Amino acid sequence: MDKNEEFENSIKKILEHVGEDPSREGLLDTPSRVRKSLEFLCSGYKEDPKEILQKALFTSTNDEMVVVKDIEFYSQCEHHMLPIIGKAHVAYIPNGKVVGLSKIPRVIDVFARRLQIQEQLTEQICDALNEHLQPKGVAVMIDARHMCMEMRGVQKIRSTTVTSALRGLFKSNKKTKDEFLSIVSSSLTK
Ligand SMILES: Nc1nc2c(ncn2[C@@H]2O[C@H](COP(=O)(O)OP(=O)(O)OP(=O)(O)O)[C@@H](O)[C@H]2O)c(=O)[nH]1
Ligand SMILES: [Zn+2]
Repeated sequence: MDKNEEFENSIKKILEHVGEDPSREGLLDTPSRVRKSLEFLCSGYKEDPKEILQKALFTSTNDEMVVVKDIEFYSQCEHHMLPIIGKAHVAYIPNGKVVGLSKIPRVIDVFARRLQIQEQLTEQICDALNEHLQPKGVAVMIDARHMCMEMRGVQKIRSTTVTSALRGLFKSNKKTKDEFLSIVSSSLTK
């Protein structure tokens, strides 16, 4: 049995466990669709943020805060494998180098397309930018909805969770941190 077949057989078993008949017409292709869908949603394990960031580093004398905000993402919680739907806001202060803007959402997706908890997702994005861009500071804020808290469990619909990670000047300098917070606060879910 090859890996895909093994994967799809596990999905068939899950269908049986939830009370379905995997041999009924509407479900015949479901194991293969679920496999491909999960492979996409978890494709971040095969990606390296260093490779993404190092492809697009440009020399710049600008040393003012760069903010990319309202970056939408989808992830899945590692406890229930249910969607986490949110927005990330990222800021950094260049230190001789800036990064291609599109690479920031790409790095977010590398970590979002893994099984996650929001706090770690926030840390991992922040640490990757800090390590490979070596800025004077970096800040990440994430505002997200957890379907495991809405569709099941405590069932608190539209509750949101806000997390942040701060490095360098964003941590040590209150003015820098406040500037970041004032720029992103208008984007937080009301
Ligand atoms: N800190 C954190 N917790 C999360 C995240 N996503 C889901 N959780 C929580 O993980 C916890 C898992 O708790 P358990 O008691 O083991 O699981 P459970 O019985 O399904 O919990 P309930 O959701 O309360 O029904 C729950 O409180 C979830 O709300 C996340 O990104 N960060
Ligand atoms: Zn969960």
